[in-house]
Amino acid sequence: HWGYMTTNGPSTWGKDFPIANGERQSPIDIVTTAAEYDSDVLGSNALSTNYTPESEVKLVNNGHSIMCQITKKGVLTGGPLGKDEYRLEQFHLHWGAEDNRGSEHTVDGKMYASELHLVHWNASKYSSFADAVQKPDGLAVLGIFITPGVACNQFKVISDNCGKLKTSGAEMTVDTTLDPTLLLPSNTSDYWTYLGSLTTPPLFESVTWIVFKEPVEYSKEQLLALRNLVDSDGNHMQDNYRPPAALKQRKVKKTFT
Ligand SMILES: O=C(Nc1cc(S(=O)(=O)[N+](=O)[O-])cc([N+](=O)[O-])c1O)Nc1c(F)c(F)c(F)c(F)c1F
Ligand SMILES: [Zn+2]
Repeated sequence: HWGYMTTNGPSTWGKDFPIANGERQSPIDIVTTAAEYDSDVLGSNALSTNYTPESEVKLVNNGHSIMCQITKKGVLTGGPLGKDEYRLEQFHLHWGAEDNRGSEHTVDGKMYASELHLVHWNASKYSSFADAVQKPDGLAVLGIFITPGVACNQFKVISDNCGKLKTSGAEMTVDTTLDPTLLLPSNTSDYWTYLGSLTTPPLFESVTWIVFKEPVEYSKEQLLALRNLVDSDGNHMQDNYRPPAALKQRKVKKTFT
């Protein structure tokens, strides 16, 4: 089964998933000086999130990350997504064994300690996540960089329960008033955006990526909670990030000068 160890990690994925060497793979290294400011596409209608606070969340250790399934109908639209409404399906994270690595996107080669992904599907054009997941305009993922600092209160419901999700396949439903909006950085106007893919197998090239410039802070304890999770092979779930893929014929756009 695919994973992040030497024997089944990113360098081996091309065997079972040839698209791993495709034309629009993710993540990428964001070269800030090469990103193009594009006012018309991005400036005209600002990116907007309209999430409804969850009353309960379903946390799943899916063997390669900790995933939080969303039940309410949160919507993302605007910016590179135009008028299409993308519905929040789930969020999960990628992280390292130490603070100096763990994010999937890098900024001028800099890696953050972790990266949070909010996965949305195009509900204006498709009938379900499964229907959208292989379409070129099917998904939109918000990427939020995480750096060690003060605790993120909104993330406590996840980090406080990681200890109970130690084994792969474990899941639990927790009553909470988690508001996904509060997982975003305060500045959601400044971001990079480009056309890419899922960063885990099946690596479908169906994602419009929106990566915020401003990182958010999680405490050392919250990062440690992630590192204590166990993957499907019984190892500590750490370094579950794919290294940057080739940019090929793509341009990265930015909303700030
Ligand atoms: O639902 C999925 N979401 C997802 C995406 C990423 S991602 O890193 O690729 N991403 O886009 O953020 C990371 C994780 N994760 O938990 O780490 C995820 O759970 N992936 C996914 C899948 F698991 C399948 F088996 C499948 F058949 C399919 F079509 C899928 F799209
Ligand atoms: Zn991800």
